[in-house]
Amino acid sequence: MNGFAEQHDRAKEVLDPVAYDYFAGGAGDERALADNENSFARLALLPRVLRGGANRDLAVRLPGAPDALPIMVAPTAFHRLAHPEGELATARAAAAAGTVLISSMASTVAIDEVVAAAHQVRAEAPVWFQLYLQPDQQVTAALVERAERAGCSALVVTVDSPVFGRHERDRRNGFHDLPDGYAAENMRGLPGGPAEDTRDIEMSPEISWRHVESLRAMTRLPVLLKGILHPDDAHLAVGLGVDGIIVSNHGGRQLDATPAPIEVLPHITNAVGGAIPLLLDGGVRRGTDVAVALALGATAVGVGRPVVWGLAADGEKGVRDVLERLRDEFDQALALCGGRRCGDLTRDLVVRRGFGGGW
Ligand SMILES: Cc1cc2nc3c(=O)[nH]c(=O)nc-3n(C[C@H](O)[C@H](O)[C@H](O)COP(=O)(O)O)c2cc1C
Ligand SMILES: CCCCC(=O)C(=O)O
Repeated sequence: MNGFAEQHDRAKEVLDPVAYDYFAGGAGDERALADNENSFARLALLPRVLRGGANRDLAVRLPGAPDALPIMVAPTAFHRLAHPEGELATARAAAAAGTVLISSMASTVAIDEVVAAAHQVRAEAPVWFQLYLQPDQQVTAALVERAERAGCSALVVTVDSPVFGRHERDRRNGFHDLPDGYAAENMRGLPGGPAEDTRDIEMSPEISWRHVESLRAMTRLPVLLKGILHPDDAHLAVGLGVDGIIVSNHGGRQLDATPAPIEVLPHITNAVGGAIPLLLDGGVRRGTDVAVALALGATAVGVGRPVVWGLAADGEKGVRDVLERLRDEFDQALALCGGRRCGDLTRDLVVRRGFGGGW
């Protein structure tokens, strides 16, 4: 069980079981899914004492979000399947909680409406656009233009999906696409697409580093790559001049045999050597998980399923509760570790549970 068991149980109660399985599930035997949370439980914090201060400063610098909290909303698809207000509710909640929203390309509300909802709550609230690079570069360019026009302040390119993961629950349930009455609204009116209807999102194994280079030429927005686990890929990303990396296994929904992102983060930190910000998602459920990730080299973390559970359980308020609780827990964890700012969380504070890390 984890920090958001209550929201999860409530969501499970109110959601259509097929939608619940889509949100909850992972790929294959769901080993990666389970390990993402369990890996945090295997790590412990070795706090420093007598060095805190009256006020803590939680702000971190991120591309397209110069004064951000280290907790962000990871991109998840299809929010209207969780709540009738869908991504509008999520956007308002993220803005109110002061967190960056990474809005999925597969959102059920168009990106301009998502950003407008966030900006109604807080004019400066950062919204980033998550993008699957499309084999037809004109389609990618049109999506980028849409995100720019909407007011997004960064692009997050998901690179762990050359093909779609094997979601066994969805296969059993016959869930292959959005039901009638819902659509991936960002996919309307794109080059080569149907006039009235949406274009399908393509996942293509032909997408390569070359496409990332082309994207850099298409936009002045910061570009982050999401779904990197191998240190050599982190190296390549830095060489290409990307603005950040999200260490992620897609919440255990793509390659089931992957290790938990928190296990590989120290290796990626070593490979990148502070050149660009590293973010992490997968299994973050407590403020102490945020503290562990920051201590191991992340600048910020993303949260996926807990946001969906909050949304299903109680709409905008439910998401806000989840984000604010994580923020408050993190603030408390930072204080208990003797820290005043995020940079005070250093690698020496993390040990393996059991034997205090070895002696
Ligand atoms: C229901 C669901 C839908 C997702 N949709 C997307 C998506 O559209 N694009 C993307 O890059 N990642 C997507 N992800 C992956 C998340 O961005 C993130 O990597 C993952 O959920 C983090 O793990 P957590 O759920 O344990 O916090 C999705 C995850 C879930 C659970
Ligand atoms: C085309 C929808 C992609 C959603 C996704 O990334 C996921 O379900 O993990």
